[in-house]
Amino acid sequence: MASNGNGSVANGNGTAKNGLTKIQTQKKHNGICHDDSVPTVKAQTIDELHSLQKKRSAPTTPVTGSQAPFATLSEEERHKQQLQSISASLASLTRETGPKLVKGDPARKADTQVSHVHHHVTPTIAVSDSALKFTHVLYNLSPAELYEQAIKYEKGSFITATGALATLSGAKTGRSPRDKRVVKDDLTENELWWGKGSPNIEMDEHTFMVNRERAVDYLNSLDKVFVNDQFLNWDLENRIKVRIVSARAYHSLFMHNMCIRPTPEELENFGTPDFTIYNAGQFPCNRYTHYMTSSTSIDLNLARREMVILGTQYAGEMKKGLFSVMHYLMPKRQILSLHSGCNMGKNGDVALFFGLSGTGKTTLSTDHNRYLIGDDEHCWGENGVSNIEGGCYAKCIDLSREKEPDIWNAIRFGTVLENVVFDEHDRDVDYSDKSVTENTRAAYPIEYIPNAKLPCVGPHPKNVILLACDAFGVLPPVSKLNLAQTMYHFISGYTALVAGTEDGIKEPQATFSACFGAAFIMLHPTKYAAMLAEKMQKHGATGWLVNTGWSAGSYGQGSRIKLQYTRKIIDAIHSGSLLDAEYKKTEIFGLEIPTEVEGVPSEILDPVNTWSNKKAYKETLLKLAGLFKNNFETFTNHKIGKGNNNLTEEILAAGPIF
Ligand SMILES: Nc1ncnc2c1ncn2[C@@H]1O[C@H](COP(=O)(O)OP(=O)(O)O)[C@@H](O)[C@H]1O
Ligand SMILES: C=C(OP(=O)(O)O)C(=O)O
Ligand SMILES: [Ca+2]
Ligand SMILES: [Mn+2]
Repeated sequence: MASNGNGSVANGNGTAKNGLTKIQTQKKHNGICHDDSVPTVKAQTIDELHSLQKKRSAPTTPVTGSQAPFATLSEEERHKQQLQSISASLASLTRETGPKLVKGDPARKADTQVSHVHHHVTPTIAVSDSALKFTHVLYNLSPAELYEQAIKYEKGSFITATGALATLSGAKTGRSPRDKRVVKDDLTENELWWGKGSPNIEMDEHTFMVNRERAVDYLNSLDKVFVNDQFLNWDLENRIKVRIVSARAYHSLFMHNMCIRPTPEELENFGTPDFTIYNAGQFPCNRYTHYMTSSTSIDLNLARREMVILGTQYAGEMKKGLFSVMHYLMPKRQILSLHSGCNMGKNGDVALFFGLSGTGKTTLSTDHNRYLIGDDEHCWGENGVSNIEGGCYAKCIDLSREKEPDIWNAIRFGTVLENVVFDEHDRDVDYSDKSVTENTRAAYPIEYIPNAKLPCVGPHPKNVILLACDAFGVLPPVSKLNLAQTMYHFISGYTALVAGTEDGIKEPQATFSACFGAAFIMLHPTKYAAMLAEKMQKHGATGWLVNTGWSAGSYGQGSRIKLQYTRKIIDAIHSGSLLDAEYKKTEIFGLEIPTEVEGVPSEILDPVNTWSNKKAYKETLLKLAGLFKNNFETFTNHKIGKGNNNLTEEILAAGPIF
């Protein structure tokens, strides 16, 4: 008999000395003493016991007769087709055919008994050792399974106090726009925007294939790869099927959160993807390869509908890479792709929030009083707007529960937290810590925001808000724009980088990024601008310029406009009250600014009031105006839209005059 916690010993059949009920022992069978009264488990071994833990998932919707083609296939047949499709994706194009694939975790012995498929896409040229090994495919794993994979196998992966998966993206903690290349072929040479200001740095088809083979070889050399089959675009008629092949559970969970998650039935019907990403981010590109200027290369081939990632593990590269693809595919269908957040009021009024990184798209579209349609990538078509994605990607630096409660609460089980710092023991995240990077991020499914609009579609926008984080502190907190001004500022795409983020930057640096997303657009900016003008005109949308940056002096002297004030300004735009306010015109930029906004101190509405040194204000204003003018020169020879040239002239006249 063992002693209990109090040191008292229960006697055989009697009452414990300290008054606890007596311990019941079973009757003896064959002289063996059983220590419990319930029947023993059915399992004969520990492995069998563990296998009892897991039961098969049931389909979420009943499979109905002949309408569902997959219903006629046996489960085995479906799995075989899936593996064949993945095998074709991973096939080396220079040697043997598709790799030998098995489904499941190599750590689980039973999985390896599943027979492989050998998919014939090209004739066998030569057989190498790589043809002899198996690559395990971890196909559309659930967040729980991906957590286990990440924690077991990826250094730097931890569960935070609120249940998020904290992970590291490695040496790259942001995008690498200078390493993004696009294959220039007969078609894209004429279709895409090339040259000065364009994000499309050219590469040839052959170099793409060299990098593709490098990525595929790397992925096939691993014991296992993750495969995500998902959708983009909530507009069902313009939905794109994407496949992401990656080496890290982190990447798979990120895309699980960011793309639209198929139902089990949609997945069984998935077929061939429209676009495939090969993410071999841990593996560098080869500097001896033509065009390669660093060990990072993000390569887009529109003809092959493929993207290859080498030398960067920053997950945002995948989502923004697919966004580029949408910026090519959608305008071909007369649908405008937008680098904007989007939300909708209770009365169905939709607002778009355009802006460069860090200007407030995610923060301001996530509004407790409105339905969130999406935080970053949308389409505007015949029937209204649709989100391209199924998740949000919020900046976390200095995140606070009070100021951004919905984002705060979305950081829980299932959410990927990139590059944050947390307490070693209690795993509380310190959102103010920039030790790894200033660009800390959270990626979560959109339904983690309580008032997400599902499906993520809405009617035509009523307000088009252009966000600029002006670190010079001279743009007004809000201005109402006419159509020509909206186009001028949309094409300019102004925001500012602040001192301190990069060595050597002593004063704010203006960045102009056409369409508030030059890094992602594929066609000339005027193509998108013309579509935006046409849609805004047709649906009577109002344009606004909102400065979420500095006030009362430039960065260093002034301070960032309080989020609370920006929210009040946005509220007044949504409610329609700002449309009816009293306005006055600013000098130089000619912006219409309201004299009053509810909940905002009136004196800050005209930035000149907030600067104590009026001379410095004027100089800074002129300086920024000069930068705008300089930047716009690239566009002066471009016509906006078809037919009449009036809009073009109006747009040119809508910039600063000095
Ligand atoms: N006045 C303001 N308006 C909007 N965001 C602000 C403001 N002041 C501070 N911020 C902070 O700036 C950041 C905006 O980032 P985010 O919304 O993720 O930008 P984007 O989605 O456009 O990349 C957030 O961290 C937010 O808390
Ligand atoms: C992920 C990004 O988007 P944003 O900063 O606009 O949220 C990015 O630009 O890398
Ligand atoms: Ca961005
Ligand atoms: Mn964002």
